[in-house]
Formats: sequence, C-alpha cells, structure tokens
Amino acid sequence: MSTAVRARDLGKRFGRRWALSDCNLEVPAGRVVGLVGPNGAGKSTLLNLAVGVLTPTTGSVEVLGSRPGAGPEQLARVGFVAQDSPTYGALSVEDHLRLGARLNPGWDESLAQARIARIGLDLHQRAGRLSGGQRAQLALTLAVAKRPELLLLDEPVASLDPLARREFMQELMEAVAEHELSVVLSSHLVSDLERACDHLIVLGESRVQVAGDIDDLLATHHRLTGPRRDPADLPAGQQVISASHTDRQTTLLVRTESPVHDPSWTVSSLDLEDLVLTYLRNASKQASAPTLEVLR
Ligand SMILES: Nc1ncnc2c1ncn2[C@@H]1O[C@H](COP(=O)(O)OP(=O)(O)OP(=O)(O)O)[C@@H](O)[C@H]1O
Repeated sequence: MSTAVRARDLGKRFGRRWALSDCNLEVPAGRVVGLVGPNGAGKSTLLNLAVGVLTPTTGSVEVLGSRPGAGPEQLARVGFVAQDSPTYGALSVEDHLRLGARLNPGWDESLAQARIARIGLDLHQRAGRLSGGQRAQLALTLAVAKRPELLLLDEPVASLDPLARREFMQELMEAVAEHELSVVLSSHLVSDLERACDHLIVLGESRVQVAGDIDDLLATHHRLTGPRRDPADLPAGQQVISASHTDRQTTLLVRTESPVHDPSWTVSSLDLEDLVLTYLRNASKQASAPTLEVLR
C-alpha cells in the first residue's frame, strides 16, 4: 500500500517555541484524513511542512514518496488550500481558472468549468466580491482541477455557515469519489469531519496524540465501568488512556487489541468525539504538569 504522508521525528520550532515536535506518522494513500486539534496545536504547521512551505527543524517528512516541493512534478501531484482560502481579490473567477490552466500541467478545464457552474459562481465576478463560502469553493475548485493525487486543506470550512459547511463536505466527497484523491483536512471540530473522514490524526500541545483508521480506533477503545480498583492492576495489553474514580466506582478509557473478558467491568463503546476529547484532555494535563527544567 502506498503512503500519502510519512513523518519521522518531524519537528518545527519558531524561536524558542516548538509548533510541532516528535511527529511520527504514516498515512496510507486513498484515505480522507481528518487532522483535529485546538487552536495552536500545530495543524497548519504540519500541513505547511507537508506542502514544502516550511522546512523541518528536526526529522523529515515525505509526501507521495518524495520530499515536499522537490520539483515541478512533485508540486503538480499535491493540491493545497491554505487557511482562509487565499484568492486574488482583484481577479475574476474566470481569471483564476486561466491562472490555474497556465500554472498547472495537468489542469482539467472541463472539470473546473463544470464545478464552477454547479456551485453557481459568476465567471465575471471578482474574487474580492465573493462571500467567504464562495471563495472557499473557488479555492477548492482550483486545487481539485489541477488533478492532484493528494489534497491538503487547512480548515476549509471554518468560515462557512452550517449549510455551506455541509455542502462543501459533500462536494469534497464527490471529488474524492470521482478522482481517487487522498485528502488531509484540518479542523477544530470532530463533528465537521465525522461523516467524511476514514482516518484521524489528533494533534494537541504540538504533538500527535493518536492517529489511525477511525474504524480501528473505535474498535480498540472502550469505556470500562465497575467497582473501584487500581488501573495498575489491569492485564498487560490494556492501555489506560484515562481514569476517574468515585468512592465506589472506577471508570476507565482503555485501548486494547483484545476483547475485555473481566465480568466485573461494564464495557461500552465510545464515539469519536469522546475519544478525541480524552486524548486532548490528557495532552493539556501533561502540558500543565510541573516539570524540572534547567534555565539557561
Ligand atoms: N510563523 C510563525 N512564527 C512564530 N510562531 C508560529 C508561526 N506559525 C505558527 N506559530 C506558532 O506555532 C504554534 C502552532 O501553530 P499552528 O498555526 O500550526 O496551529 P493550528 O493548530 O493550525 O492553530 P489554529 O487552529 O489556530 O489555526 C502556535 O503556538 C503558533 O503561535
């Protein structure tokens, strides 16, 4: 199976602050990947590293088997829509399509025209006069019509109203089905991604908290509720992600490849949001825990 994005010990530091650190990832091709995390988690940094806009401070990243931005061929294989769907305000929709055709060797003019017509954009309208949602659709059209193998989208629905959000994701899914794309898209909200994505990367406090196919993640994480006990007593292979206790009762969120047979537990499944929030809570607890530090 080919790999869309592979990161090895990838890190990026701005001044004294690590925007991303110790990032190890292997994203299979053909997936729609949701990249989720709160403000400042490192999502844009990871996408900008993957597209070659930023260079790593540590480690390496490979996209479709090559270094990001390695040359014109590599650039043609990757579509990128940066945060806030950048377009040229003074240029019309038609000018954008002409620019796309001029700059991209694999440009699919009929795809671009059909998409613009379907969305209902006026070819003569300047991009500066379009609504935020329309600009996002224009930017997505430019990225899709270059016929990339991988599409990287940085918070594409952030500025859209709920209906436009839904339509945008629908359009994206159609593009994925029609053109066998791999997609990585970032968001703060799991609910934006739940329907569309089959793979998830959760970033928190500049680190990957958990990553994997969503079906696997949901099948291997369970909530266990039962009489109060020490999580350290669990069998090997049951990794405790979070634990909470009352006087009599313990609730654990565990990750395990095997079924839980212990009859003293009531085992229930998690939804994706529970899972993401648990990992993010852990990350912020670790970040705020006091650490010994050598000051220079
Ligand atoms: N060019 C830069 N110079 C300095 N610091 C930066 C730069 N870009 C990002 N950072 C810092 O790196 C951290 C991660 O930022 P990043 O934009 O990757 O997060 P994000 O998850 O995309 O956030 P958001 O959801 O708010 O867009 C933040 O603390 C941010 O302030």
